[in-house]
This record gives sequence, C-alpha cells and structure tokens, in this order.
Amino acid sequence: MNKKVGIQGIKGSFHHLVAMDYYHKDVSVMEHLSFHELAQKLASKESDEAVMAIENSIAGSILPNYTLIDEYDLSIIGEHYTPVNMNLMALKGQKIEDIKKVFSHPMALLQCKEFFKKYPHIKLIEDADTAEAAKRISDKGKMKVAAVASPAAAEMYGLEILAKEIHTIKSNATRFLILGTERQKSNGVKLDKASLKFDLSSDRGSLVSVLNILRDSFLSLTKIQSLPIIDEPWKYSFFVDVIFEKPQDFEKAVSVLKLMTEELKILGIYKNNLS
Ligand SMILES: O=C(O)C(=O)C[C@]1(C(=O)O)C=C[C@@H](O)C=C1
Repeated sequence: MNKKVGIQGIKGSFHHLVAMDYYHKDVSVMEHLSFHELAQKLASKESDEAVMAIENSIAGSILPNYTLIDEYDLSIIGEHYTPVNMNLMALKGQKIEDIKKVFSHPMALLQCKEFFKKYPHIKLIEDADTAEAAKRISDKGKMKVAAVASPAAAEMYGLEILAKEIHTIKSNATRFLILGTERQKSNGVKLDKASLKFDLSSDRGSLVSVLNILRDSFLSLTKIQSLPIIDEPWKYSFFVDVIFEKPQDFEKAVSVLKLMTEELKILGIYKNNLS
C-alpha cells in the first residue's frame, strides 16, 4: 500500500508539488487545511509522513511550525528546497483592472507584496491554501475575484493566469521539511544534518558558549531561530540546524550541549539537501 503523506493544502498547492517531487508520485496525499491539522494527524499516525513548509526566502520563517514539531514530538526525516512561482489567476476573460479581491495563503501574499502595491484597488485576503482559493473561484464561478497560486493550480482548476511570476524576487524558494514520528534510519544514506532545540538562560555569554561548542566540534550552523517560551516571559528556546562531516562530531557536541542548555531535544537527523 502507498505511504500516506500529509500536506498543507489541496492538490495543486506547493506542498502537493513538493510531495510529488520528493516521493516521485509514489504516495497517497492526505490534504489538510491547516498546519495544526497536518501535525495532529501525523502524531496520531493517521498519516505516515508529512511535508511541512518551514521557511521562504522572501517571507521568512513560519514560526508556529517550529512549535508544532516540538509539541507533537514529530521527527524531521528530510528536507526539500524548491523554487516557488506565484501567479495571479481568475476565471477566463477578465483583466487585472476587473479584480476586486485576491485570496491566497498568507505566506504567498507576503511573497507578492511589491506586485500588489501597483494595484491599490485590490483587497488582499488571507486564506487556508493557494490551490484551495483557486478551486473555490472555479467551483463557485466567482467573477472579479482572483487567487495567487501555482501554474499547476491554474491548470487543474481551469483558471486563466492574469499575471505570471508575481513574487518580489525571481529566485523565490521555500524550504520544506519531511516529517515522521520516528527517527530517520540511515539505510546507507549519509545523514549529515541535524535540527536541535534547547532553552537558554539569559546569563551573560550563554549563547556564545553554545556556538563555540558547535565550532569546536566542527559543526556548521545553517540556521538559528529563537522563539519565546510562553510561560516564562523573556526566556527563549533556540532551534538550530547544523551540518557535519562525521556523526561522531555531532554526538560529541550533543553530549556537551546537554550539560550547558536546558531541555535539549534532537528534532531530527537527516540528509542535507541544500547544495
Ligand atoms: O498554499 C500553498 O500552496 C502552500 O503549500 C503553503 C505555502 C507555505 O506555507 O509557505 C507553501 C509554499 C509557498 O511558500 C507558499 C505557501
């Protein structure tokens, strides 16, 4: 039986395109209209794995997703970087000047902020998913309304592209995480990246001491993200991604970090896909 893979959004969404690419179409996708539902269904094993966007090169990190991975004890088992091509689409026979409202996922709207500055008459409305917004326009036959979504969504739901590649910077890309409920097995593949989470006190030098351990253990930091600990105002959790040559270097760093930080958690060890 095909693996069940959770995605945020419906067919034609960027998550769907990534799932098709990453798993070579060999999966049954489970559509979810929120990241929370995606995490919940994976944690309760209704899906086997899931694809979750974590950061876009224009719009930045999707911060609540760090909390979902941590709270639902999900494991990062892979990553996938993909170019993201945003397009304005509507029912056939209209011009941009006819459009009054545009629906899309908030991350997608952020990626197209510059484009919409030229059309102040258009009201931007945040929606659950790019492709779902496109499908709704098509199903309900809505005129004067458009969606921002992928060219695949325009094709699937029979909409016309009024403006193509409307994202602010041409090299727009999103990093997606591949999630499971158990630690990734190596199966002969070199696992050379890890994601960690820990809490730090505000003592002088606490963060720099951690960074020094990473450097001394030959780990390269590719991302650091802090998030507030909600029941301890002004205290922070740190989420870091590191890449390494030798697993022993990573294990050594973890054993030292356990002593220097609070609540150290390995969120996943997986293959680095950033070239
Ligand atoms: O709405 C979609 O199509 C999605 O897959 C969501 C999402 C996101 O969450 O960032 C995925 C990639 C793009 O960066 C924009 C939107």
